[in-house]
Amino acid sequence: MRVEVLRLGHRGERDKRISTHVALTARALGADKIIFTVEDEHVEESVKKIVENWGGNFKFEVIKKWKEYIKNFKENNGIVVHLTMYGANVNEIMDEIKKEFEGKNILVIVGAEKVPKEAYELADYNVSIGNQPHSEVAALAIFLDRLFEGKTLYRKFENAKIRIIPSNDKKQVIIKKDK
Ligand SMILES: C[S@@+](CC[C@H](N)C(=O)[O-])C[C@H]1O[C@@H](n2cnc3c(N)ncnc32)[C@H](O)[C@@H]1O
Repeated sequence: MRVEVLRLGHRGERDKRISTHVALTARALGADKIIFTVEDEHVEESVKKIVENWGGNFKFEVIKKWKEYIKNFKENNGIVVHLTMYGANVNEIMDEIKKEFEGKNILVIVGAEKVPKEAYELADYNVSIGNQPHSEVAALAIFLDRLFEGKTLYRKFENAKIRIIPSNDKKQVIIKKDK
């Protein structure tokens, strides 16, 4: 079972930081891959550096034909969830998505600017994290946390050079030196 996140759009300078945060949130909360529709070397570098130091096998891809990507994903045992404030409330629809998700892959779409109507139409589920406008990072985090029921917060990443030992009262970090 695989979870991928498709970031639709990216407005250069303005979105560098938030697009990086979308990718890091995806990785930290259980997704296997982030797909961008706009190239940005700075974002790619930042994400790759995190993976190099903090481990795991998180993939980064840039595509041009996002509609084809979605259609192809659906044809290959995948369901597609588009996060939008106009969608069905996550509280009401999550059980159904989880049932559908069993044995399948899931593609989660988040936008940057106005999302084209085809994204709404191609999605199997248009899901809102409440019906107020907020942020793609917040929406993605809540959705993934609900999907994995908090379990991915304990996830250990393979080949990590840096690991944190969780502590209430001190900062404990293990750093593996390069040989
Ligand atoms: C800052 S919003 C911009 C949305 C844009 N104004 C539009 O009309 O599509 C960027 C993204 O955050 C996500 N988002 C924001 N609020 C949300 C909510 N309440 N529920 C689900 N996703 C949300 C959506 O994926 C959206 O495309």
